Amino acid sequence: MTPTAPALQLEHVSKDFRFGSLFSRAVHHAVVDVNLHLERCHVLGVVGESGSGKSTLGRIAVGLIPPTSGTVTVAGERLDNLDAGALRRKRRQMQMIFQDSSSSLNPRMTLQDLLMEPFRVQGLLTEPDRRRRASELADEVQLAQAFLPRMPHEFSGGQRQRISIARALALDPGLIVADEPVSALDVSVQAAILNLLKDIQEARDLSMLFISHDMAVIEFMSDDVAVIYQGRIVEHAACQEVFAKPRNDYTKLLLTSTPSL
Ligand SMILES: Nc1ncnc2c1ncn2[C@@H]1O[C@H](COP(=O)(O)OP(=O)(O)OP(=O)(O)O)[C@@H](O)[C@H]1O
Repeated sequence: MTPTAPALQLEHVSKDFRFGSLFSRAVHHAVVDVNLHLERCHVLGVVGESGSGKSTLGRIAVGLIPPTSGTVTVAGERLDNLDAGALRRKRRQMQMIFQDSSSSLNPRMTLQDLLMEPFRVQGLLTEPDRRRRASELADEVQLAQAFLPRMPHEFSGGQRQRISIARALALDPGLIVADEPVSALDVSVQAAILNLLKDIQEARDLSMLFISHDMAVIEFMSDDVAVIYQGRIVEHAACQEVFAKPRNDYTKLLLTSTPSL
């Protein structure tokens, strides 16, 4: 690992999805020749309409799916150069936060168990230390200690998203990919979760790829912005620049058509 290397670098990354039988083949080019650069401790917003390839890009960035071509380098290490064991270890440093958090929470586990689970799965820490870390993580995402014995169904959507954020933070990742983390929430709750994510990103010096279709959300969260259209990056610059002086017609369209938070 190189200490000065960017948190994430995508070079000429493409992803094709293939459909059909042997006799009728079709290919969908979901991501096309993407180059992205995320500086350490920065937030890179990725914005585009539904189906533009944002989630595919996020999954490629954390090594959940391989690109069809191109390279992904995380903190100086190319993911395609890692063997299965090294990739598993590397994945601890790269966590994803999804839109629909409730589906990933085991309905039969208490909040305490949900927050201890990442350490148990990895065989890290003793039970008392796992309990202590669970309680610290609850504090960090502003969930009361009194909630620790509660089950997922006893929490609101916003609180469940806080649980997912805490679980993503448990193993101290350096890189977070947040894929539409507030899209499923009421507008009143969205702002609170965005503020929390921003505070945590700053306090932990996290590098974050922040995916959203909402320009207002992107503007609030990001240092830099990449605009994706039909799988291609059409604009990639500092956030202020993109919002003050958009160059691409599609970016201009997004800016005029997205309602503010
Ligand atoms: N596993 C898959 N198999 C086939 N096609 C896929 C697969 N995953 C994504 N796609 C297709 O690739 C394109 C990009 O999808 P992706 O989910 O990355 O877009 P997105 O910008 O995140 O959209 P949304 O915000 O609606 O999730 C879409 O046309 C989608 O149908």
